[in-house]
Amino acid sequence: MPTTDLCDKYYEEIITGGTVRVLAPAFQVYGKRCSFSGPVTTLKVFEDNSLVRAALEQQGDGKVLVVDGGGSLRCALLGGNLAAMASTNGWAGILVNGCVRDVEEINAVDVGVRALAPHPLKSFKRGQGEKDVAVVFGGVRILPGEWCYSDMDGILIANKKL
Ligand SMILES: O=C([O-])CC(=O)C(=O)O
Repeated sequence: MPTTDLCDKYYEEIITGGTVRVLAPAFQVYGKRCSFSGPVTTLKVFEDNSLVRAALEQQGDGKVLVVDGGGSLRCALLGGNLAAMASTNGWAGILVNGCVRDVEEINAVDVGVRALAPHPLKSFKRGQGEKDVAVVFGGVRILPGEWCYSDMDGILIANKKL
């Protein structure tokens, strides 16, 4: 169901600030899959994408990888190789509170990607960050196991499958 229809259906939940939340419209659309949804796995990193690679190397099983990169606009946390790996391993999408690179390559891959902006510089590879933690960005708190719904109109987070 489109995010607009979900917003109409769950209007009360959204305006009371509860179980269904709408992210601020700050995310660009990348990847061939314009609409995607799935249960969330979270990462909290800062200018280091080691954990992003480690996660996308695993089977995605239709999940959405939510990467809180602290909103850094100083390097990219995902590029064409990792996007291709995500698609091969069955991830539905990747939501990045940070930047991506190789946009033309990402746009040719059958996966959904949302991120703040393109950036040509790669990130550090120091192995730092946290996995499966609550993250807060786009005005919304996101917990592992919640559901993400994303299309050309926006991004929703819900505490259950809608
Ligand atoms: O490892 C990186 O920095 C990301 C990258 O360039 C890619 O996925 O192609």
